[in-house]
Amino acid sequence: MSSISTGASTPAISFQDVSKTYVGARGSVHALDNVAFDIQPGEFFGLLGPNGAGKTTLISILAGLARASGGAVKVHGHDVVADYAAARRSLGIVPQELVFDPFFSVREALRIQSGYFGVYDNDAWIDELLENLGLSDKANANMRQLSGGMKRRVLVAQALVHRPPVIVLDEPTAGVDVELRQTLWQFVARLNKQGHTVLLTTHYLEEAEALCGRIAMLKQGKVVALDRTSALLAGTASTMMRFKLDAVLPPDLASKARVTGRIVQIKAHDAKEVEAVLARLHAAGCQPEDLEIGRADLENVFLEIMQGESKPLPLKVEAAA
Ligand SMILES: Nc1ncnc2c1ncn2[C@@H]1O[C@H](COP(=O)(O)OP(=O)(O)OP(=O)(O)O)[C@@H](O)[C@H]1O
Repeated sequence: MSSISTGASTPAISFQDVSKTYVGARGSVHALDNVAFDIQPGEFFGLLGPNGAGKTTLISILAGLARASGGAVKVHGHDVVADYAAARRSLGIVPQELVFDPFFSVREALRIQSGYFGVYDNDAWIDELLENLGLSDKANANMRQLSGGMKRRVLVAQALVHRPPVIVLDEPTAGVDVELRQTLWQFVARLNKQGHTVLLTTHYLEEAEALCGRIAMLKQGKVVALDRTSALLAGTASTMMRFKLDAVLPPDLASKARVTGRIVQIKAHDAKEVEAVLARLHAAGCQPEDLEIGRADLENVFLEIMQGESKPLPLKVEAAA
């Protein structure tokens, strides 16, 4: 696509020391603190962070919906404030919230959005979008008549209708069913292969691990990790024990474990530590079921970084006699 070839040296997105302070009646909130990184054309980039980390603020500034208090953001070299129209034309943004105009049919809504960006006679691409997003039979349906999942598909189509080189997805799979998630990821992955840059924020870390080549993690408005996904995973060099347990963990293990319902995860760096944990469980009368030993996943890495552990915590477990 011609719009994507803007030169290899210009980043697709450049965040340059971006800060944002919200000033309100009850004081000010420093939502972003000197965020600085570039996303290169063709990357599939993940922006992760807990609630309130600043992800949506950063994307709102990128989209021109909020003003940075300091720094600059450029999209293919276009400043999002000084050169708003050109920057915005390069972006296809799928918002977190379901916003739509109830008076139009799906096809009308897409034609209007296309015209907004100055792209006319776009029905061939609109048909392709409808087909790829499983919306062909809804083309003439009124937006009011669509289910929440269908409306979300229309939002994706609207974001892509002017063939933007950069696609921004702000938690696109929050609360959507498995079928839409798969449809969406297949389609977005295909667009990425064709050269589109993708910036994704999500709380589904297994999606980020599977899709993103590089990831930035935000914590309280600061970038606390930025690396290739494989390097982030390799950096922990941790092995995780996972098992199911009906009993209560002894406190010394509980303090090191992540417990989700019956599922317990504990870091163990080598066979000796695995043996020590098993011996401790045995001594406490706990019977672990379905024991698995595997590498740490992105969720483990994320939690470690967010908890601010600089080094893996060693397990201090005495083997039972
Ligand atoms: N309009 C606003 N006015 C005042 N404070 C705001 C505003 N928008 C966001 N904030 C604050 O800025 C910080 C960052 O919020 P933001 O929504 O960017 O985080 P987030 O990482 O997108 O969170 P989530 O994962 O919950 O969507 C939070 O402390 C939030 O309360």
